[in-house]
Amino acid sequence: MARYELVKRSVALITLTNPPVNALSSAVRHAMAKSMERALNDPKVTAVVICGENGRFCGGADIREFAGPLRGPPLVPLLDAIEAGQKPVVAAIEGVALGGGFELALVCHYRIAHFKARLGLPEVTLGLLPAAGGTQRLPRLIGIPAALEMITTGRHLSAQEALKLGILDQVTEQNTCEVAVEFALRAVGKPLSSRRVSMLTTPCTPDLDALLEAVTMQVKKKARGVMAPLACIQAVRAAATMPYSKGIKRESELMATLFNSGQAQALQYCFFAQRTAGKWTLPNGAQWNNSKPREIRSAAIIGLGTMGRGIVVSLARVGISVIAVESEKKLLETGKQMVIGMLERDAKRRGVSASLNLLKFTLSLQDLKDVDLVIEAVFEDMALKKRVFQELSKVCRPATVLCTNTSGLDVDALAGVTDRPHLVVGMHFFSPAHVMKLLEVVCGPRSSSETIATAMSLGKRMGKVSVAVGNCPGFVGNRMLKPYLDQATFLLEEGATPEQVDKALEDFGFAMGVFRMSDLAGLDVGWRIRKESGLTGPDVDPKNPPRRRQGRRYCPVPDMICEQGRFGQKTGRGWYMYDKPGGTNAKPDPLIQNLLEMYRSRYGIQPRNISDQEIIERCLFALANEGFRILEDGIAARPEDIDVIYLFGYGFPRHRGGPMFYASMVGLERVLQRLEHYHQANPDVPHLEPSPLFKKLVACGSPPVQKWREHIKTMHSHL
Ligand SMILES: CCCCCC/C=C/CC(=O)SCCNC(=O)CCNC(=O)[C@H](O)C(C)(C)COP(=O)(O)OP(=O)(O)OC[C@H]1O[C@@H](n2cnc3c(N)ncnc32)[C@H](O)[C@@H]1OP(=O)(O)O
Repeated sequence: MARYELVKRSVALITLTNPPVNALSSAVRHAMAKSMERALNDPKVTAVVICGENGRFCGGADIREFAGPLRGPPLVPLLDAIEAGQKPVVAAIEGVALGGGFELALVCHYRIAHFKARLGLPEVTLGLLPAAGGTQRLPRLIGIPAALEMITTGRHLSAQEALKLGILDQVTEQNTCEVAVEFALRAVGKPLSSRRVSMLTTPCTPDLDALLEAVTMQVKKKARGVMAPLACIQAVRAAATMPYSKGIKRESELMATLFNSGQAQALQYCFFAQRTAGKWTLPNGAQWNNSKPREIRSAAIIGLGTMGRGIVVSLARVGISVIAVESEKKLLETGKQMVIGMLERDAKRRGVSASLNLLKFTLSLQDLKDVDLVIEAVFEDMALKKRVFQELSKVCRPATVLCTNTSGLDVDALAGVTDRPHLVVGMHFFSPAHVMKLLEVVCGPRSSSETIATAMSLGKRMGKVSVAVGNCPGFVGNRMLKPYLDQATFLLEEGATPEQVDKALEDFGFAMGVFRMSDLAGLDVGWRIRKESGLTGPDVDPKNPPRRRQGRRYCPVPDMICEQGRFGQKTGRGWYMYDKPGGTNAKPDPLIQNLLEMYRSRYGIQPRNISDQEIIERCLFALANEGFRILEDGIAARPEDIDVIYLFGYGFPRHRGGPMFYASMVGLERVLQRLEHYHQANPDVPHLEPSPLFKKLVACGSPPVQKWREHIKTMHSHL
């Protein structure tokens, strides 16, 4: 857990050995304490260097330990003892120094880092604050404004930036430990008092209150209802206004309130869920660590609409040659100009040169015969997509992987028209594809494990959070959207307004309420899908009772809005009104209020006052209930996958953990009761009927979300 060596006869080299990130587990803390004691007591030792094994200094506290009672030596006294020691201690930072790892570096008397190292205090992203003295030492070292920015955002700094800020004493391109040992030898005998950061005076900040107020407003706007950044600000204020001994107590009090909060639990769950989601597994035993992906050097994108353009950019910026195909010259030229502009802006932002030489634009599918992989991103029309896949079958070499970017159509039906169904897979990007992190990899029943591995690995290479899902209408994300949207529109019928529903969801933490989000996405998309499914349009049997379709409750208000040409932001009118087509500033529209009033009176609906609690329960419990059905149907392998999809694709607030984690935090029994209550009131809304898996979990005593998988195992899987 920590290796102790004597080097150059007088330097104690202490190496943290806890792969993969040398987290400060209780065993590491124990070993560190022993090693430091040995170094400080050994008269041969004149200086100490602390480093981490395998090129990683330290990834911070062991987050897994936060779930149980804290064991082993506490970190704060250990760090205080290092700082107070009479021998110079040098941190040799390679890879990462994060959280508690960064705080460890702060108590060392000198800090030397490799030029590729990254440093930061990401505790805020886990619902915590840096509670091993970080909020008190960092402001003393670099001043309040810079410390506040680092602590409230959790941003990782490059070694160069850390050097400029005065966090590091030296950055090296050589062997960091060797440089640190030489540095330590030179430091022997020099006074240490000015090197003890806790003893420094925090640099005076003019207009401290105004600065803190401005940052408070900023974090409240960015992360509504999130506690940790506000606690961070209070802790940093203590560094500015209190002596270290009092500030450290304040830090600890604030940490205690955060530590056991639901928000910290949710954010830590998200950290691990995101990592679990990449570990796909199929019932036949194929999984992420035993399936080799194909190497992808070249790819083709068919269709240069919004999605296609974003996908081209995502591929080209990671060094993949891309052939982009359109059906008409004008569309090709427009798409080309857009892609070039996007790539140039992206490269400028990242300070690199745009990889335009990787791009080729063509009108002919014949140009695709040698590519490794194709992603079809044409209009969402099954007949058109089938034609494209048939053509690709003829043109591409037999080993080319064929992917579809459909957002919900049957991937297996597309595989069926090709000569290589095992090489067909869905790659469902989210718009804008070069920005959004989520990628649903849709595994058809005939997709081979190599094909799935290739799509998952390509997603990772593009910086996406990739989740393997099964093949059903809408897959995971869009399938769950239906009950969520239905509940929102039913609430309008019953008396709510779009603004009220959106406000309740935004107060819950969503970046955008359901109606603002629909306006952004475009209302015509759903309208077309409803027409195709026979829910609206001329094919609907006029004998259908009003507000019922296919034997279920149906709200036609979204169709009425589309019939008026209100397709959302792009037409300047939707659930809200905007200054102009393409405008983003949503204002309540009196015409929508009138429409709702007339609608209710036409159907004799007495509007009632609807509470925010009812809005949240109906929208989010219906969402989670569909999540249970998805688990039951084997469309997602585990609740973490569903949560990751909602966090990265649908703006679900991270501090709530995702719909499945949220349901478990509310308490499955309570959610079940509420769903039963709402289903009784709406027996013609099947989405409100609790799923059998949900009931089973409650009957088993509502196990924590990480254990649900044990109850799903026996069920059929579509993965
Ligand atoms: C009252 C209490 C007082 C406490 C006082 C001290 C408090 C200290 C607070 C902290 O230090 S909180 C932790 C702060 N650190 C972080 O947030 C860093 C988290 N890790 C990362 O950002 C990344 O993992 C990385 C270090 C940048 C490495 O990224 P990379 O992409 O290379 O690998 P990953 O896939 O992310 O991780 C590999 C593997 O390691 C696990 N892991 C990473 N960090 C930790 C950690 N701090 N604790 C436990 N486990 C960690 C990760 O889950 C992966 O595991 P897997 O099983 O292989 O999926």
